[in-house]
Amino acid sequence: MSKTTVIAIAGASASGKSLFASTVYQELVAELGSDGIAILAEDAYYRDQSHMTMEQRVLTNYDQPSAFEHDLLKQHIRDLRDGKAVEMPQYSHTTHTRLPESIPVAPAKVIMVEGILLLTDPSLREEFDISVFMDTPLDICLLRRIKRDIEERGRNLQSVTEQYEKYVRPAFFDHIFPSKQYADLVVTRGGRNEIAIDIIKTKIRQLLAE
Ligand SMILES: Nc1ncnc2c1ncn2[C@@H]1O[C@H](COP(=O)(O)OP(=O)(O)O)[C@@H](O)[C@H]1O
Ligand SMILES: Nc1ccn([C@@H]2O[C@H](COP(=O)(O)O)[C@@H](O)[C@H]2O)c(=O)n1
Repeated sequence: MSKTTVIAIAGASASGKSLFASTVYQELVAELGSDGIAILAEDAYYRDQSHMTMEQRVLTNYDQPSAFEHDLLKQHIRDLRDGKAVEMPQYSHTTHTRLPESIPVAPAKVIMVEGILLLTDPSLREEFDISVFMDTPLDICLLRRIKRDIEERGRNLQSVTEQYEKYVRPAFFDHIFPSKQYADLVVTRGGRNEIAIDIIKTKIRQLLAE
């Protein structure tokens, strides 16, 4: 295969996108080699909020397209396709800011991109060769989000539920769920669906053998 294949993994917050992408990555990286497979996270392209007070940051809507620098993400996908390494930003969900250190990502034959709003943006959709939608029930996503946000993102139950009611749930119905129509593959049961993981791995191997 001469061209790069770009695979989008979209779906609700805490639907299992990162787990799915990292599982496919871990299970293929040894076989495909260092130039074989890479991951970009849409979350890394959240706009920096360091110019705002913490109170303003906490009140920001992070579930709308304007919260992301999609132009930069698109440019990075194009650079990787053109064989150029990129510096993926690092983002902290605890401080709501970009960290000083970026992460170098080398060009690879397969680039997986995971994030909530990837399939909602027509210009980003043009970049994807294969699109996957994680179709995990919203109540399961909420339970996983509460646990993850408290354990890993510096939140408490009140902040998670307020943000969820005000921004996260409406965005699912306004933006994320409607974007499911653009998926080639819909994955149920989250990031541990082994059959779905095997299907994507098989497709990747097939593309690389072409
Ligand atoms: N099928 C699953 N069974 C149990 N826990 C899961 C499953 N899928 C994801 N999780 C857990 O749920 C949380 C959110 O998953 P994650 O992959 O980070 O979601 P996303 O990237 O969609 O926000 C993580 O703690 C993850 O380990
Ligand atoms: N400063 C921020 C930035 C984003 N979020 C939430 O993250 C969710 C997307 O990330 P997932 O890993 O869950 O897909 C999104 O729903 C935002 O609400 C945040 O809380 N704070």
